[in-house]
Amino acid sequence: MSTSSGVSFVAMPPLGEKALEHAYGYAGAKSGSGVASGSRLVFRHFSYEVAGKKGKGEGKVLVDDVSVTVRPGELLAIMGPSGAGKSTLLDLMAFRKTPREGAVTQLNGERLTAKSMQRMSVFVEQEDALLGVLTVRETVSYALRLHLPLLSRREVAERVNRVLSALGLQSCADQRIGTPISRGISGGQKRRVTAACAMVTFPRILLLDEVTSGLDSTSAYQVVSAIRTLARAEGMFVIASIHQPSLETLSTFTDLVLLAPGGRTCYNGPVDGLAAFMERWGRPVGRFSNPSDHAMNFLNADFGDASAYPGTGRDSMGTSSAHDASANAHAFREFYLSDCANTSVSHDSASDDEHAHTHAHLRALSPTPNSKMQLQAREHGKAGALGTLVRHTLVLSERTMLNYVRNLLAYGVRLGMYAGMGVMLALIWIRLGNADSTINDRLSVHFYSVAFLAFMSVAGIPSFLEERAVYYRESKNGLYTTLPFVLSNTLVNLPFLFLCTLLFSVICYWAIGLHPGAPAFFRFLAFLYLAILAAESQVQIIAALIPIFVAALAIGAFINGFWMSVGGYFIKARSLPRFWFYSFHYMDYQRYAFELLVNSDLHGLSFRCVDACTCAYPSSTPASCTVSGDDVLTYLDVRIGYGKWAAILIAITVIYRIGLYFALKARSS
Ligand SMILES: Nc1ncnc2c1ncn2[C@@H]1O[C@H](COP(=O)(O)OP(=O)(O)OP(=O)(O)O)[C@@H](O)[C@H]1O
Repeated sequence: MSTSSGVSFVAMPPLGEKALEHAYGYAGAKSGSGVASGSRLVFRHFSYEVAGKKGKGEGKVLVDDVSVTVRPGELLAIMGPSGAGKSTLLDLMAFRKTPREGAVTQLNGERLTAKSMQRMSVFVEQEDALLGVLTVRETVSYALRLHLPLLSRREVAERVNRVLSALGLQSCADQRIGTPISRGISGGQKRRVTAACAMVTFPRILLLDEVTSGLDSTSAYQVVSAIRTLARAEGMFVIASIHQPSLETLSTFTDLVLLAPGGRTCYNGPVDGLAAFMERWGRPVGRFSNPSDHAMNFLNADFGDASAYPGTGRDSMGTSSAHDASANAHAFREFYLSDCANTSVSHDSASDDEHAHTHAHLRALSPTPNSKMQLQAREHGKAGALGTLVRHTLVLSERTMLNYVRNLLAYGVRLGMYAGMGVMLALIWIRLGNADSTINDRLSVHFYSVAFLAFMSVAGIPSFLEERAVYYRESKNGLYTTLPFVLSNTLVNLPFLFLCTLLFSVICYWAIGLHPGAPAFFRFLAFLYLAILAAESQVQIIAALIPIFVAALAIGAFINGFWMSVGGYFIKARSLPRFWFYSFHYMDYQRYAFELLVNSDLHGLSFRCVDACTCAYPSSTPASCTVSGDDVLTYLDVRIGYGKWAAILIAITVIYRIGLYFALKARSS
């Protein structure tokens, strides 16, 4: 096939159709194989509107009664100017937004629900949510292993290699994605990795939002070609929003929907029918023009009159304006509507009769053996719900652990920070001794340890936000649910936070001269660890609800500051205003940790009263010129049971973890 500009569509090296078929390993994969004729995925009457601000104007229509029909093995392109509503339309199709009443989604005549759509489809979003320290191969492998946890390592490797070859990612397969401190693969390669994560699961419906953004025209063509090969072999329904496709890329698509601002359909038909359509409208495509670029010149209302644009076939001597441009988009739409009335170019109008006719046949269509839904169902049948949960948790834990180990910026720096704080305490509070004048210094060591270590849990927000973004991409595509994510996050956090606490404690405990003996040291370590666990869980809830680093940081800092204020250190607990004492003081994890540390340290110690036998705290043995640690505890009103207080801290952490589960769930809905 050749274009008017003489460019060959099929001779694009190095990954031609044959190479792609080879890469995917489909024996005899050719146009239409695995495709049941007559099958249809239908989206009808999709409209979406956002309400205006209270009392300030009307709502804004983002998608206006769009209907499209997709056949298996074929690719539908959605084009339109920036802000025309392409992403919104894809969101509606994926059930991520709720359309206005009257919208219908049907596959083979059967109405689809949000759940069935999630099981059958994969959505490739505009943003690439990837873990920066993983290599390309690891990223795609984990996506497949999460999708099909029972697949053998060899099968995973084979399948991943095929998809990497198909998307031209073999050369960077063992390169890392990239973090702020180490440059990894390019933006275009990241796009392809995101597409690979979706394609490796072999979905029945593939929704792609600007999958070729950031790619050069050759890469864009090859990515879309790879998708087409897979779509044909698997009978997959593919809908992709796309900007500025080259002629080759455009010709890879079967059908095209053009949207004008406001989500209004201005063309809905075969890609190769667009040039004829423009001709009918009286704006023929120039000899060297790309039909989609030509059509888009009339739709963009942001940059003035399209008729001033070279190659549109019209001259403009006047001043271009947004008003003229908007009039062009309007005229385009008007012509489309009148053209639909006269011809059967629109799928929507064409499909009405066919729809009823094919309904009976379509029910007979069986999913292809590789389809996401079927493979998942087979896996689920083998493993059971509990088995699937365990396997997902294990794979996610493995990936998170790898992320922690490699992520020097997020975790190495954090570990170093806890060590640094240990050194600081060790050097400033060095060898406190047993004079009564040092009792307050000891109290401040315990307060500082709990409050500051807990406070610094905000340092975990950036890395949690990265994991959270990956979690949303994967869970929305049905790879796993919230529970294994929370469980794996907890499992990997436990040893990491223990390491942080251990490092801090070993460095400063003996240097300060806290309560002697190994049991006291292990109590210090254990109680501090429980406090850090609670702090980490609390900050993750905040980041789950408010995924903006600066906002989560500010709120996390504020809440920890609040717990410090009501913990009983700055103001004795009994002196707190009643409301704070009977409410938040009892919920304050820092309070329990502080009291545990103080009790463990002071209980059993005796302090010399150095100032002419006048003790810093009321002594029960003034004659001996000493004050006991227990006298101090009595004065401070710190009466605790180790087991009870530790159990409360564990309970707070468990409640926070449950809170994290619901926070993640709440945000995903
Ligand atoms: N919640 C919302 N409230 C108000 N306006 C919104 C909302 N969501 C999206 N919009 C607006 O709707 C329009 C369509 O957005 P959408 O992201 O679907 O466009 P798009 O065609 O995908 O654009 P692009 O090509 O730039 O990604 C934009 O003008 C956007 O600002």
